[in-house]
Amino acid sequence: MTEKIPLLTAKNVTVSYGKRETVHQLSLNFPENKITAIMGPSGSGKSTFLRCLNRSNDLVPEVQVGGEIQFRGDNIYAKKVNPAILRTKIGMVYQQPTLFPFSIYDNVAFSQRMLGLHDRKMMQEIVETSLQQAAIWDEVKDRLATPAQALSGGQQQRVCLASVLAAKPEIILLDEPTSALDPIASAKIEATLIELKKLYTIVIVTHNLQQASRISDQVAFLLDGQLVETGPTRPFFMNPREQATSDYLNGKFG
Ligand SMILES: Nc1ncnc2c1ncn2[C@@H]1O[C@H](COP(=O)(O)OP(=O)(O)OP(=O)(O)O)[C@@H](O)[C@H]1O
Repeated sequence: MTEKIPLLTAKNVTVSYGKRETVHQLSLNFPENKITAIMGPSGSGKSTFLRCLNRSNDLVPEVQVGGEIQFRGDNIYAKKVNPAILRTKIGMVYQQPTLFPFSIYDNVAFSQRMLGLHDRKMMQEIVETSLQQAAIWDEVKDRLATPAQALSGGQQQRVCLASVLAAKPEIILLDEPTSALDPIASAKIEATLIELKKLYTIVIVTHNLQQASRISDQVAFLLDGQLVETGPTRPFFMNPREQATSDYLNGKFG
């Protein structure tokens, strides 16, 4: 029997900004249809590592990525890979909503227009389905032509998620997507992510221990750019293997 290739794998990933190495030899598998939470104190390299997973770091000056990241067994840093297309397959939601000064509809339609879709009916279907999947359709369906940036922060984050979904990704990366939101807006995003993992593989950077324990299946704990501990969420919180993890969970740093 052939072994199943993991959907996304990081092997000995090292990241440097100029001469300064920030992420050291980090290896991690991201299981399909699961939520992986990346945790760790401020400055531990979580966002830097996350950005490697869809080559968003390509846009950062002086960054160098070593090791290998494989998506369905293929190195995403190979010469033949088009990073813009890769980022439609592995989408990213940031800490602050990143919407264009366009209407709600045009924001969600953007990636498919970029990919060359001009069929109006198909586009309407994709926009509606994506907004439904992001659990924002009912709130915006009567005002799709209004500016997306006029929505509340929590609504804008769900429109960002819809924009990522409209590109038909397989993996969704989220970098502290709820840190700027109130508890009700955060709870909506969390519920949406739990629903979405049936269809997508999700990786979330979060500082919020409760959030990680509520929604994730697997946790990776980073400290000073090293992977200290990784494993299924419940044992990670109930019975961490490493002293540093235990200290982090007990609020001794970070
Ligand atoms: N564009 C950049 N250029 C140079 N150094 C950077 C850059 N981005 C991050 N760093 C440095 O890399 C280290 C890791 O930063 P990173 O943002 O990845 O950590 P983090 O764990 O996500 O932190 P936080 O939880 O505060 O967001 C920090 O020392 C930071 O100053």
